[in-house]
Amino acid sequence: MEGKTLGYEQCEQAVTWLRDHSQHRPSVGIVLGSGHSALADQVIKADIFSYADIPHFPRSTVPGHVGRLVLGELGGHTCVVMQGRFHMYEGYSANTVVFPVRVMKLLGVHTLLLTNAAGGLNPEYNVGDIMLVKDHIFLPGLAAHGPLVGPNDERFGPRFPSTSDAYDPELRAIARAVAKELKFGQRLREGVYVMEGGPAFESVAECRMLKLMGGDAVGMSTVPEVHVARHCGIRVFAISLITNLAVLEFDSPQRATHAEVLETGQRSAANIQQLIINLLTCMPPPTPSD
Ligand SMILES: O=P(O)(O)O[C@H]1O[C@H](CO)[C@@H](O)[C@H]1O
Ligand code: HPA
Repeated sequence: MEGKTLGYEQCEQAVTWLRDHSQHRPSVGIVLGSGHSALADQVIKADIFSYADIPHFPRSTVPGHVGRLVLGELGGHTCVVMQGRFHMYEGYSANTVVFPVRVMKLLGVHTLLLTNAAGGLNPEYNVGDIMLVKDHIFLPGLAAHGPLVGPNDERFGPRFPSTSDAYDPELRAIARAVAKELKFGQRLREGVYVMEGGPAFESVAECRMLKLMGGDAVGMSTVPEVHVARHCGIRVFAISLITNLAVLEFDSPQRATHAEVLETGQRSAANIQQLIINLLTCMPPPTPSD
């Protein structure tokens, strides 16, 4: 496990560097998961930075995660877009995984839109469905392997934040209306995302357990970012693209693969992009009190 703690001062240094290198002052953050990188190509007046050039930023190591931060205009908002995220299974501590979200906070971001790829646990789900995340089960977090473990920095938020209100109901309602306009029909779902540590895909018995627990989709990311975003008062919206179906039968020949995850991501890119851009367009413009 990589061990350097990235705190408030390191966030400030990254923010100073970004403000020196870009005129954009983002109020919306976007995190693009496996296979979703192309959304960043829609950003207008884009300033594009490799993670390698930004002070203290980790490096992306997972195929499908380009490793660039894009600042510019999207859907009428000034946005900062992560073209690729960090995962604990890459060997990064939870603290490192969430560093960019804290940087976003200090940049002035008040709303965070997260995307991920996930395996469908709910038997009604199909590959290509888009699930609005209404809640989560944070398996590493329940065992104190989350980003808020350790000394609490009150400049970010309180020691004991609530997570029962993590996923903003108003943004989900706007997304439902947008999906209706886009005629997504049954492809639009709303459910519970389970985060497991990875990098191995789940066994059949594990998939069965996660489904029994109340999970609708399973992945290896997102919830650490949600925890720190809510900790520092950022409004959160998250979607999972169902890229594959969890294997729920012991004698099934089906296997999850990252190649399938990326393929589904490419096939569904247009839908994800339309949903996010239209959501941004309908989102109330930022106000000083947000
Ligand atoms: O959650 P994102 O980053 O979208 O990626 C998902 O896809 C990868 C597995 O194929 C894992 O990283 C899983 O978390
Ligand atoms: N399991 C865990 N993570 C994933 C999956 C899955 O089936 N699909 C995409 N990310």
